[in-house]
Amino acid sequence: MKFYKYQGAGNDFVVIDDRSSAFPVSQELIASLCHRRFGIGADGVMLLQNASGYDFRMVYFNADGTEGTMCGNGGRCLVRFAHDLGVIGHKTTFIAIDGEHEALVSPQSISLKMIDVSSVDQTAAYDFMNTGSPHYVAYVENLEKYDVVKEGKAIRYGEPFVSRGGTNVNFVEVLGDHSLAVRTYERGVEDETYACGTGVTACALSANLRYGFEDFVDVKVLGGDLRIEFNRTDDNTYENVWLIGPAEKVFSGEINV
Ligand SMILES: N[C@@H](CCC[C@H](N)C(=O)O)C(=O)O
Repeated sequence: MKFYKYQGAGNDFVVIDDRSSAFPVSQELIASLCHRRFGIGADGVMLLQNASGYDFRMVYFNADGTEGTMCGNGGRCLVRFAHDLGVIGHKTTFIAIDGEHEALVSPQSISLKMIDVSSVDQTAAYDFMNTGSPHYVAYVENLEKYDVVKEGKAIRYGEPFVSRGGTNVNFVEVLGDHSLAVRTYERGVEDETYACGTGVTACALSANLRYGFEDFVDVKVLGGDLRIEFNRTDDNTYENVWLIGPAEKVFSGEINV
């Protein structure tokens, strides 16, 4: 079976054209494809499937083989894949685990419309919200030197999150007006990744609440640069939330299944 590898700001994925629904889904197979020593190596696997009423369906699995919730960078990569296959033109509407998404394709970037966010749990120490996946957002100093894996794991496996299915954990440093640096510990990868799209989206909305950044936020991640655009309504709902950044094919090959 043919596989492709795509990356978006360093968040990397094995991608399969599964319009025939022939991919033999199993946790062991997906985890072995994602293994960085014994497999292809990736933060997740995505299947592009047919979906009635939509251009395609996105099915996303984390690197540990579990089915994930929404993956923003994965969604952007799958849109690039659909465009490369000729399944879509420059605009698309597709369906994912968290509902319908629109996206726009350009040579340099893929813009993905994320779900509306109407509820943010705020404490003095952190913000927590669901941007398609659950995200904890905390502000730290000296992010470059921060122990993201140790601290992220403690939060992901600590209460109250562990008994609610866990969370992704984002650490943020404010770089300036409308500008953040973010590092993310990802649930399901159980490690720091180079970027997390639903994570930087949560950080941008949090920065609107805490720092008053309006309309857009630029985010530096380990694997590159992402932009989030949004509107906040009078009843404090975030809508027209767009995640924008590069997404490109890096390899293709054959897997034995
Ligand atoms: N690991 C996540 C979802 C994936 C997030 C992702 N990398 C992104 O870009 O949004 C989970 O299932 O919690």
